[in-house]
Amino acid sequence: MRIDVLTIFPEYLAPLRAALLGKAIERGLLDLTVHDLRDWTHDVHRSVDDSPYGGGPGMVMKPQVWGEALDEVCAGEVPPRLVVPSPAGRPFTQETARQYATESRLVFACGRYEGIDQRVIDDAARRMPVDEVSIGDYVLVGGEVAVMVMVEAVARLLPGVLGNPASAEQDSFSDGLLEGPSYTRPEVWRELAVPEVLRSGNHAAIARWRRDRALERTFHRRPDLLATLPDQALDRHDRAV
Ligand SMILES: N#Cc1c(-c2ccc3ccn(Cc4ccc(CN5CCCC5)cc4)c3c2)n[nH]c1N
Repeated sequence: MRIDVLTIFPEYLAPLRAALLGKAIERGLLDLTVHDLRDWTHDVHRSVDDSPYGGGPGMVMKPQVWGEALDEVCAGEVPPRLVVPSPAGRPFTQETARQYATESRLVFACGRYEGIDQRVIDDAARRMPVDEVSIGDYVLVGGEVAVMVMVEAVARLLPGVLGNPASAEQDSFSDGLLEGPSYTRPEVWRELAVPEVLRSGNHAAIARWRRDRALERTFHRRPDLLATLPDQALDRHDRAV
């Protein structure tokens, strides 16, 4: 997968080249290019923003700079999917990550200030799929952190990136539930013992115990997820937990 990121703070995306994702890039599983949006400015101040029409707080990112940058970065046989983080975007979920992981190309546009002139998105949508997405109901200062979250969530789903692919299959949300608690050695730590069933070797009992803990945790922390589960997802035992 090829990923391009446009930002006025390229250094913000440096952590994407560390650890697991850095290894994926080295192994050619992911091709990541971060572009400085100011490379498409033509004035001495390399300006990218201007005052909002209609008044209001802050500044808005100019369409001309974005237009030229996207024309160049998105050029090619197959148009990429353009992803624009925004506080007003549709929720980015694990399902979104799964859909994006099937794309051959993604371009992320990191806005700053009060956002990007809407005509940039409207113009791009004439020639490629464009998604305005939000990573959560809180307000950030720009799109870079959101892009790092999305790139990590997508990249870990690419074949070969995770050492243990089963991990992605047992993610929280993969079966609609939060995952339950995990334990490792020692058996007792600060007088807290590992639940006996996990040391029993009884795989059916272990699977049941894990499902029960996932149901309990989801019920207490994210009842909204239970409300969206299809009826057949919960058996009679589940409903009794
Ligand atoms: N994903 C994601 C995001 C973002 C996000 C993503 C991209 C950009 C580009 C610029 N900003 C800053 C900003 C902050 C607030 C506003 C709203 N205005 C404030 C006063 C009148 C309305 C507009 C922009 C961004 C924030 N925030 N939260 C998320 N989950």
